[in-house]
Amino acid sequence: METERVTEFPLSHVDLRPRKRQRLGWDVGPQVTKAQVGLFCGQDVGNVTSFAPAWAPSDSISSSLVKHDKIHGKMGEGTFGQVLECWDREREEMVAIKIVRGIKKYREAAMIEIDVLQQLGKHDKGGNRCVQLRNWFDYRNHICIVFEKLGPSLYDFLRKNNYRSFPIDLVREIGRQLLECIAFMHDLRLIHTDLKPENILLVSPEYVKVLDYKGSPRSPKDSSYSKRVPKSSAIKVIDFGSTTYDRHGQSYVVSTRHYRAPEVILGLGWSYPCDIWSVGCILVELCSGEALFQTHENLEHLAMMETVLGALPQHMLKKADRHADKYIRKGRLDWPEGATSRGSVEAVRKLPRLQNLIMQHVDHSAGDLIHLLQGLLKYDPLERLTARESLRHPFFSRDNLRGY
Ligand SMILES: Nc1ncnc2c1ncn2[C@@H]1O[C@H](COP(=O)(O)OP(=O)(O)OP(=O)(O)O)[C@@H](O)[C@H]1O
Repeated sequence: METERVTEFPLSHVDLRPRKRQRLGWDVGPQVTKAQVGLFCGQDVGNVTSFAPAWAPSDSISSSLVKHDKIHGKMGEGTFGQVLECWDREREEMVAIKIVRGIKKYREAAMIEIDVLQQLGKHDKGGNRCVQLRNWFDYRNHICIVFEKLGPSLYDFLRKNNYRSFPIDLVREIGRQLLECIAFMHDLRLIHTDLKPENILLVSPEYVKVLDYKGSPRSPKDSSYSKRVPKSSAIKVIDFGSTTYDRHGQSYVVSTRHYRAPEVILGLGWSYPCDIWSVGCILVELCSGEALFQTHENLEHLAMMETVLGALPQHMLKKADRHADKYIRKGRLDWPEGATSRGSVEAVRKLPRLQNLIMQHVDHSAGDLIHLLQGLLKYDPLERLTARESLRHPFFSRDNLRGY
């Protein structure tokens, strides 16, 4: 589920770049199947109160989870509710339970997520790279979704690593798995619509520390010349609360800002290619350690795209919907005239071209990667590579495989 900035939950840390972006309007997802009441695998709680969701009522879910499983800790939280790490006694494994707030729109999104996860599970022929649904139940108006337990998100890993980049061979492996997952989803006519490093989880939390002479210390606090590298490249995609079936001409706003495709911003209607654009942005971020388009605003976002990728095509600007009037003048972007501040103009001007950005961070196979990214980040969604085409790109070919 793409979330809005959360005020109900205290932030455990203050991040340098806020990640929660406002969603403009609630998405119409696939037909919500009628909720069959799932098996309730109640749980046994060690110290319940310490893990009780901030919004939980006094007869909280946690106390109802006392029966079978043991809550070990909190794994994540968002507007939807919380994700708790629990021991499932029946299966004898750790699981992650997403406990969704008892509010209509979150319940609906949760039901969409369950429906999508069941579809994905049904068609899985082993290793589709989507998180596995173990179970779900509806407890006192709270939908609880039980998942296999995974490791940290790519975003959390980057953050704990002071935003140091991933080695190129790891980026390749992650990119390949991500595209396999998207290809699998697109074959089923499903569009994720919210791909971002927060929604890609490493399967294992294990990492090694390696010397990093290139990455100079990022802050006075971070004086080390070493960085963390995951031991295993295995990843899985999570968060199918915004996933939708392909329908023609969908034009409501999707995706978290940084990963939002130009056709979404311009109101041109979107489909499968919006996922591919997000993959392009994610791969650049893994190589550089930082989000490619760090912005909160449409005009600045489009101007950033032009600096990094070149001019937007005329035919797209001409077709832009009436909301885009504000930032398009005489068939071109109203930039820098329409900028909100000098700082914004400066920030856009300082951005490197895609080629230069990749060359700064990648030592080998930069050429192949740049070529792939140019295909993933094509402005015109009709010209953008599909997930299956991307997987056949030389960047993923044997010659480039150095083994991760
Ligand atoms: N299977 C899992 N294993 C481990 N951690 C998980 C798992 N599922 C979710 N999490 C953690 O919980 C967080 C929130 O989960 P998820 O993204 O599914 O919810 P959401 O409603 O989309 O939240 P958001 O408000 O961030 O969009 C994740 O970023 C991750 O840290």
